[in-house]
Amino acid sequence: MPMDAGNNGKQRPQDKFDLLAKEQGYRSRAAFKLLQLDTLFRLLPTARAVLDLCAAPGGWVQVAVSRAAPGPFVVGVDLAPIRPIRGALSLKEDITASARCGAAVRRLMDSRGVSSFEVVLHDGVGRKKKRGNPSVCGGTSASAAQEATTTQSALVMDAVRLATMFLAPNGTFITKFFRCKDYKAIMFCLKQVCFDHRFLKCLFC
Ligand SMILES: C[S@@+](CC[C@H](N)C(=O)[O-])C[C@H]1O[C@@H](n2cnc3c(N)ncnc32)[C@H](O)[C@@H]1O
Repeated sequence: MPMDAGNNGKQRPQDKFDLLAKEQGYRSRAAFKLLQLDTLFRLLPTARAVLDLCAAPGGWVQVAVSRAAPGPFVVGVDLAPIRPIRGALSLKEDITASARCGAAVRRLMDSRGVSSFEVVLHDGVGRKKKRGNPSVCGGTSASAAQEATTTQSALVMDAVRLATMFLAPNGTFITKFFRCKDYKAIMFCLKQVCFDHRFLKCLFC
């Protein structure tokens, strides 16, 4: 399955997942990544609480609401506002500010009597500070690629930090990142965090 390509501000041509998303009412083509993962691993149907980090515009949140256990508690967090999705709550927070973001998530959990999330999702793409364009590793210049790699790696680690705060025992953490020079280091860290859990590696290309 094609992944969003790093476009460094340039328009990416529409593909079949863009068209399918429109047709099926998903806010993003990214929804199909989570649908495929869930079809493979059946992670959502038993989840009563799902936290989606870097969730805007909300494709994964839509999938979580529709596939999780009945009456789920689904929270989407993003720097950008997420248009309301029936059955989900959203927070406009920066996941790199883990203390502040974590406190906001905790307040929502407390207000609903929820103690942990069975599934924590992360689908972040770093933002270049100057222009605010999404960027991922594989940019057009060596320095752009380096900057994007660093941003992506840091964002994955921020998501891991939040996941370790809120994940239920035997819960599932799903993250997306592109192959880059930090790939092995990120995989190593993830394996340490998941040392007593099944470690699932999925590649979509
Ligand atoms: C690929 S999009 C997520 C798409 C989403 N999974 C969906 O299905 O619609 C990446 C998102 O990461 C968000 N993001 C990037 N850095 C962030 C940060 N530090 N804190 C919160 N969200 C961030 C961006 O605002 C963007 O909405």
